[in-house]
Amino acid sequence: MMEVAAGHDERDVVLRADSLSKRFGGLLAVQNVSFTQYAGEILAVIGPNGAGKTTLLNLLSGVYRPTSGRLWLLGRDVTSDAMEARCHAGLGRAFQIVRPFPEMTVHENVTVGALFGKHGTRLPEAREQAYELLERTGLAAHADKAAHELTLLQDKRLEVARALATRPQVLLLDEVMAGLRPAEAQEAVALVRSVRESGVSVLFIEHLMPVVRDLSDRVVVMDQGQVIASGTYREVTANPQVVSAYLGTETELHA
Ligand SMILES: Nc1ncnc2c1ncn2[C@@H]1O[C@H](COP(=O)(O)OP(=O)(O)OP(=O)(O)O)[C@@H](O)[C@H]1O
Repeated sequence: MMEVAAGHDERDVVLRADSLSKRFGGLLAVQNVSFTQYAGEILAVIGPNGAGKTTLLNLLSGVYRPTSGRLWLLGRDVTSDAMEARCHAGLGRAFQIVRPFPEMTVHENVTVGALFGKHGTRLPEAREQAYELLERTGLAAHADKAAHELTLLQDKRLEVARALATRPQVLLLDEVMAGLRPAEAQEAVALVRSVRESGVSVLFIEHLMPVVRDLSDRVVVMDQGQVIASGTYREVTANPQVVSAYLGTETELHA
């Protein structure tokens, strides 16, 4: 077992990656990545283009099996579990590419998430939960609209609502702020904070540094498949190795 950080208890660990690697042919897209996420934490994964962030998220959610390494979710080894099993075990994911069922209503889309997330949820119960989630995510007024009628920000809210409908303890967010205007991104930041306040730990990938600064408790920085730094936003953005990894990229490191 890996170490537990000062001030934390082993029982607080929600997600633990131990030396995860993923090889695509000759390329090690993710190489020996280890990190621990504690309950209630908002953890950001950042890094320049091609650093391996999306591949890591796909390893966490079960889209890919790792070439080597192990993953624990809430104390349980889920390394060889499929996506659906991880979802039932408490892992939810909202996708970068927003993919609701476009012809179904907003409410129906969230109901599907509620039915999928937990064995034995009956339709009336799922429908009720879906209404509650639409309230929480600010979509109640749009419940009966077809999903394709939503704006981009509303789509992102729907994606978060659908992921929450599976009742996760850890929520994975893949660049949910992409394409939002700054004011909208602030609204999305508030939504993610409220998700955490409801007791869900959040792990997110993000390119927008102001969002990382405002939202994260801790940041894991990847470059060329490896973790090169981790710590608070202030710590990692002052780290010379991180600064040099971002040099010459389009991302402004200091938000
Ligand atoms: N399915 C795949 N097959 C082969 N190579 C892949 C595959 N997926 C990703 N890669 C490669 O793995 C490396 C890491 O890619 P990944 O998309 O994980 O990085 P990223 O940090 O998410 O990048 P970005 O910020 O641009 O989305 C890249 O070199 C990419 O080309």
